[in-house]
Amino acid sequence: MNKEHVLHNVKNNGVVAVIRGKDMETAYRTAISCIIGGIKSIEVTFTAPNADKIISKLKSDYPHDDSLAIGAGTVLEPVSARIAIMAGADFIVSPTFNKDVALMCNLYGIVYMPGCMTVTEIQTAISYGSDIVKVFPGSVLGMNYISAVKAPLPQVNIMPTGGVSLENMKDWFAKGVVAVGAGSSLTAPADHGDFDKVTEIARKYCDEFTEIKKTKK
Ligand SMILES: O=C(O)C(=O)C[C@H](O)[C@H](O)COP(=O)(O)O
Repeated sequence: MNKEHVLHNVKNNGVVAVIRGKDMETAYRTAISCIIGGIKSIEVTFTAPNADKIISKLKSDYPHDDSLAIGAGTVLEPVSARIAIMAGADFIVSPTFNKDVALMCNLYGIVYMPGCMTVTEIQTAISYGSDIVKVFPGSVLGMNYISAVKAPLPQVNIMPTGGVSLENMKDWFAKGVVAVGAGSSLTAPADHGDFDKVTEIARKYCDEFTEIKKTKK
């Protein structure tokens, strides 16, 4: 899937599910539960054991679904980025910005969404070709941070992550973000094996994003 298509999918899907999981099986089942619930952007974090294998498996489970975007999260350095790209990752996410990861992603034409906390970091990320900047931790920076940054940098595409919930998702979009990253508010029931609940919450996230899209029109 080319970079433009991945970017389109991430924006069109609205919600990126951040998948951790204590073991490979839990992380994989959590990802599948989100997909069944309709969430089509999946970030498998590199804190999950065998994250690259989970990415490959998800890619081979859905070979013909070109609305899915399967990426890697918590990619801190270029070795992990290359491993994720070789596993088939459509995008790379990180809690930090790393210029070598940016260069690796540029080399292979992969979307890089680095975590940025300051306006200087955001400027650096854009300069290194990041098409979407992950504002992290969203809960610490707050929603007003988005509109404040977009005043001098209206061209920046922002995806807040950290503290996003079903309840506050529409407020983030009202501030002009292009997508949100949702972790614990979506996947916490998987920690005690309740994957059906993850699917139920995923459906609610998708319904909420459908409503948000209607109000944007
Ligand atoms: O490491 C990464 O790449 C991340 O995405 C960082 C965090 O895991 C998310 O910010 C999840 O935060 P919550 O939604 O508050 O659970």
